[in-house]
Amino acid sequence: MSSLVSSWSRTVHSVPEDYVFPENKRPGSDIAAPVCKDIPVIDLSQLDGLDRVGKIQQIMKANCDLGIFQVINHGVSEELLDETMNLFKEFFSMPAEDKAMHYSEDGTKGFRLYTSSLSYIDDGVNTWKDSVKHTWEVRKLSSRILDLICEGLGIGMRYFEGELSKLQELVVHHYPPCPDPSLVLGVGGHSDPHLLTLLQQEDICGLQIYKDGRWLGVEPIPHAFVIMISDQLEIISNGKLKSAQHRAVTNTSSARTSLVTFISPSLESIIEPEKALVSASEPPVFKSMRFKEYLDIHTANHPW
Ligand SMILES: O=C(O)CCC(=O)C(=O)O
Ligand SMILES: [Fe+2]
Repeated sequence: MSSLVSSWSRTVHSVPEDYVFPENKRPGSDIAAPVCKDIPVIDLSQLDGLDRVGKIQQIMKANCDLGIFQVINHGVSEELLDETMNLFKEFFSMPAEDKAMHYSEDGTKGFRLYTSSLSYIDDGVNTWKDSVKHTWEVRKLSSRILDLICEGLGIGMRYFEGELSKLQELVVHHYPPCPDPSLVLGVGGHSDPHLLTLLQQEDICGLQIYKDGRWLGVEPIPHAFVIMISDQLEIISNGKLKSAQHRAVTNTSSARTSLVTFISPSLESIIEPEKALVSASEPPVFKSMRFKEYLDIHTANHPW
């Protein structure tokens, strides 16, 4: 058996031992953590008005603090978002035998279904989800966001165009209901090693952000994208922008599906603090490194 969580999760009444997180890492009662009130929701349709500077300031404030904001009216049609979400939900609700033919442990495959028990082990414990990897086009939205960030940082527009944002992949996570969500995590606490993360979630709580020593929920807003600063943007901005620390919890009653687009530099890109953001009073706080090297180190140390 491929051991997809969704194949057996509805038949168990307690969490198998190899899915129980160590006590200090368990979400416990934080599965119902309150929503974080400091995540701005930016309406991208009104960006060209008088308010542009104010909105960029809002984005930059959030990015320098938590590395996360949400966008609405972003130009990706609601129909496309619904169809894509529904397609993947249907995929995950297929019988186990039908899903099994898409299962692959070959990480280089363009489309594959996998589960946590191989690369996603966190502290030797499995995570409560199955996933699909694919590529899709949210390119235009990510370029707009990156341009706003350039403007906010005071560096040239299109700075990230080309090699720095060359790679894009979609990972779809499926978190089946869990008999005891306080013991498990769908994804353990981490920051993403990429440049930028765009996440679409259903109207079901699950994504959490780490703020001032505690985990808080990221409010699900239908058709919004959650935008998270990832490690390479923190490095390029010389630490001005913060890579969002986040994780995913599960619940007892409904499966949750999330569509996560990662934008990354090409593997050979050299990542280092942008010279314009470095000065005698603000020396570089990260050393330069090929993105591939960064990923190798990150993958060895963290699941994400
Ligand atoms: O599903 C989620 O809400 C979070 C997923 C995530 O953090 C990731 O794929 O890196
Ligand atoms: Fe993540």
